[in-house]
Amino acid sequence: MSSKIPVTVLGATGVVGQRFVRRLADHPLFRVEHLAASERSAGKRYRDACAWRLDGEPYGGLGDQVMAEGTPEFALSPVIFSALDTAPATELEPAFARAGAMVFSNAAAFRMSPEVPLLVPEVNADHLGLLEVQRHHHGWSGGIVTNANCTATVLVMALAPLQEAFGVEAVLMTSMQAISGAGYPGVASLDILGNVIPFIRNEEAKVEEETPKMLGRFTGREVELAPMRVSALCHRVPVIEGHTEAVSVKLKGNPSLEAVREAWLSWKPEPQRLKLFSAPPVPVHVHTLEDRPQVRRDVETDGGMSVHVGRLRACPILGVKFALLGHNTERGAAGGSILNAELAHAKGYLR
Ligand SMILES: NC(=O)C1=CN([C@@H]2O[C@H](COP(=O)(O)OP(=O)(O)OC[C@H]3O[C@@H](n4cnc5c(N)ncnc54)[C@H](OP(=O)(O)O)[C@@H]3O)[C@@H](O)[C@H]2O)C=CC1
Ligand SMILES: N[C@@H](CC(=O)OP(=O)(O)O)C(=O)O
Repeated sequence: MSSKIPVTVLGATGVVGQRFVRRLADHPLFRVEHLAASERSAGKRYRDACAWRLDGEPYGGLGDQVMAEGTPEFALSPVIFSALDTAPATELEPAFARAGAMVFSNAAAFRMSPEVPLLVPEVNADHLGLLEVQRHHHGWSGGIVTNANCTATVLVMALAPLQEAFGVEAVLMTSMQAISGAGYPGVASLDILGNVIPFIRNEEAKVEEETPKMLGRFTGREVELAPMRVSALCHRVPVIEGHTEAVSVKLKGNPSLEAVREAWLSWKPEPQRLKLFSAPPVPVHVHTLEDRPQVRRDVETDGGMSVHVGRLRACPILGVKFALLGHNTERGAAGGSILNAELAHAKGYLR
């Protein structure tokens, strides 16, 4: 009998759900108990319900598993990895938490709820303490932990070392975002090939509100938003995986570029100290070649779990500017959620 923790992948047929399944296929801590999605998929074998779109072993070796309907009645496990769309997540994630499960969600539904940790383990591991507040508030034995919008996740990975070392006052971020961020089939090829689309619904607002929450201070009862100004300009570009961001930042005390570089290089946050299974050995790769980071060359490093900074230089307006790259469906989605669960396990929140 396996001593691994049984988990449900909710939304297992989707783009993010498939990445969960692939990552969980050989995970040392978790084993997939239920594959669940909508009632359209329930009762079908995974291989029949899901059009597999990733490299590697199709269906994570679970092609013959019969899918469950994504409700606590049919798909309850101690841990739920949710890759649901926001609408079903709004109803189903609290139902699982109420039934005693720890839900690790990718959906936007509860990210800004004051009692829900918006977690990137390298950035705000202590925010997990909000679970106590949440359980008390709702009377749940389980709970909900969310990861952030993928663009905001990549951004805070680069900003957190600077916030810790100096304090961040203002950020101006222009994104060039991969098509996979729009799910499958995403943006029609006739719209995106040879094109740049300067609009992604709700994306700029999400980056602007989620970033100060993630970089905020946990008081023991609540998260105080970090007092910083954030402006985001988001664009869809014809790239398959990987969000690139052009970032200008105003730091307290106007540190030198060398001090900024050193803050990234010396950053060793909690998941790396704890050697969590999905934590990349180096969370922020600092590139020195003048034409890096690049999506095609860098985004798959460390299974897409690290981020890349480069082209660090002086900004005449805000002080410092740099290029940033991260994997939207791994660090920004499935891999990020699994790392959240590994941290929760290390901190004693999983039974
Ligand atoms: N793509 C990305 O880069 C990122 C996505 N996210 C978030 O992750 C979530 C999933 O995204 P993505 O994989 O792209 O979405 P998809 O549309 O590819 O997949 C959605 C999944 O939800 C299931 N589903 C839909 N309705 C219900 C329901 N009523 N009950 C149970 N299951 C249901 C679908 O099942 P069925 O096949 O049966 O219809 C499917 O498995 C979204 O909230 C998204 O915002 C977060 C970060 C990045
Ligand atoms: N909106 C992001 C992906 C995404 O799903 O974001 P969110 O999890 O905030 O809905 C993109 O298009 O690249």
